[in-house]
Amino acid sequence: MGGLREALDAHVRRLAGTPLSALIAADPERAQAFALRCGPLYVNFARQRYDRAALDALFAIAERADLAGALRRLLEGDIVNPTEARPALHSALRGAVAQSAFALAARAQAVSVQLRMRELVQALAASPVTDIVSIGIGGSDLGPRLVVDALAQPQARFRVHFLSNVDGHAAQRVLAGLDPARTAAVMISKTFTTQETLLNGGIVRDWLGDAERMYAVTAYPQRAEAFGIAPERVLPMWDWVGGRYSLWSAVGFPIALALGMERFEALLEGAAALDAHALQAPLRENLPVWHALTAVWNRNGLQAATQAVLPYDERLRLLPAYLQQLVMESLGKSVRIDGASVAVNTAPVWWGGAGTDTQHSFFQALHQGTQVVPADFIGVRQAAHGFEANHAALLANLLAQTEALANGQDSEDPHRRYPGNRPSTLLLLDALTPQALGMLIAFYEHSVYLQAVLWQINAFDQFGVELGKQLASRLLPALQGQGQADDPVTQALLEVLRTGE
Ligand SMILES: O=P(O)(O)OC[C@H]1O[C@](O)(CO)[C@@H](O)[C@@H]1O
Repeated sequence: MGGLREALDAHVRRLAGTPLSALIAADPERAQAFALRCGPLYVNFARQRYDRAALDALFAIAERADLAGALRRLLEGDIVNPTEARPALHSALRGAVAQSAFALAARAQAVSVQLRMRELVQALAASPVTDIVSIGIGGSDLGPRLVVDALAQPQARFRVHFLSNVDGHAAQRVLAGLDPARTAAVMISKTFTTQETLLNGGIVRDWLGDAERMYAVTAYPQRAEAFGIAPERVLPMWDWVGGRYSLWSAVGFPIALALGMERFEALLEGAAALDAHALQAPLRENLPVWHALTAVWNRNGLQAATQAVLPYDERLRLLPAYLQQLVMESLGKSVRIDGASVAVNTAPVWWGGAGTDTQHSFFQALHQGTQVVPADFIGVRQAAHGFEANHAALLANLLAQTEALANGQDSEDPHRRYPGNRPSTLLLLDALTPQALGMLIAFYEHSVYLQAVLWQINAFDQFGVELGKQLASRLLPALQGQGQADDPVTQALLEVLRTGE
């Protein structure tokens, strides 16, 4: 967007000498005025380093970039992925929020696959199978892994295990302790060409003895059938679903197995409610819009190179890994849609981990390090356990950290001084239900898309991951003793790997 940096710079300069604590003191209504709610999701931006005038400038940028129109185009199925000439209709997997013919047709396809998923879940539930191995990587793994880890109950009908890494130790660990007679496997791969998934699928097929209890989810059913998986056990997906936006499709089959179909549908409902909010709420009351503008303020105004995500809930410990792919595969671009180089920095490095563990590892750097790291803190008001003292302690720590980062504390001893002025957003869920988790994930999806719109980049391609894959397949024969590497350093390293010298 033309002039993005200029529009922010005037406010960054104006606010340079005003710490966050002073911004808050000067605006007594701020804690309420900078907060929004959508159903079970409450988000408070009061501890970001902007004031109302800077926010006005940010919302003017949102108007100029037509973020409302961009959301409508996304949800209606316009070609928002022009480098691959595709829409990105993940919203159609969870509801019929947009009424365009394309979105409604996509919705009909999604509903018919959900019916097939339900039947397959029921058939498996009536079988002796107790364990499921879900084989996939990236977008075909991280979403289901997050949701299952967050919401699966110990008494669930199936135990679901995830196998992603091509490192054979991963397969060794996952299969150890499982009984092939009581295990089924699901290969999830949009392309069904992904090296890791094909190799791991082969290991599991051999371990099971045949492909009789193997299922597949893919946009290329014929490839799964060539692998030996019968058509009645292959669930389709479509090129209008991006891998990292796909947990709502049949990619969520492991979720439906772990949680039951009803709770999978509740996850979809929560996401659909956020879709409706994104589409209908005015910009100033629109959660993903506000979050995306904050991200741009921190990246292009404050020049923050990284962004932390800190769930204060053990069940959300995999959220940082999930968001790393969502954000950095979507926004890690330096070329705009029109082919020109971007004029401003795009995605910061996203990283994080679950509190309170992380307080005892990297929080020192957040409080006193030289880099300002904006953070999203995520809490859940009601716990699903009876250990009340623990939950109170967890929430007290969550509040304490956001306050300490914002306000700091002075000291005559420079070693004991906390500079403060470190921005954070607080996200609170009423309870970690499937609906609330669906809403939280959809909130981040839309924020990421809107950041891409503001930066004029494509959120839905990922050509950057291809070169390494191509080189790896060229080097594989050389590693196995056939041929040589073209690059002299790689050739020398191949020798070290082959001979140890
Ligand atoms: O589902 P597939 O085709 O196996 O791809 C897996 C992942 O690989 C990538 O293409 C690159 O890491 C991701 O975008 C995708 O989620």
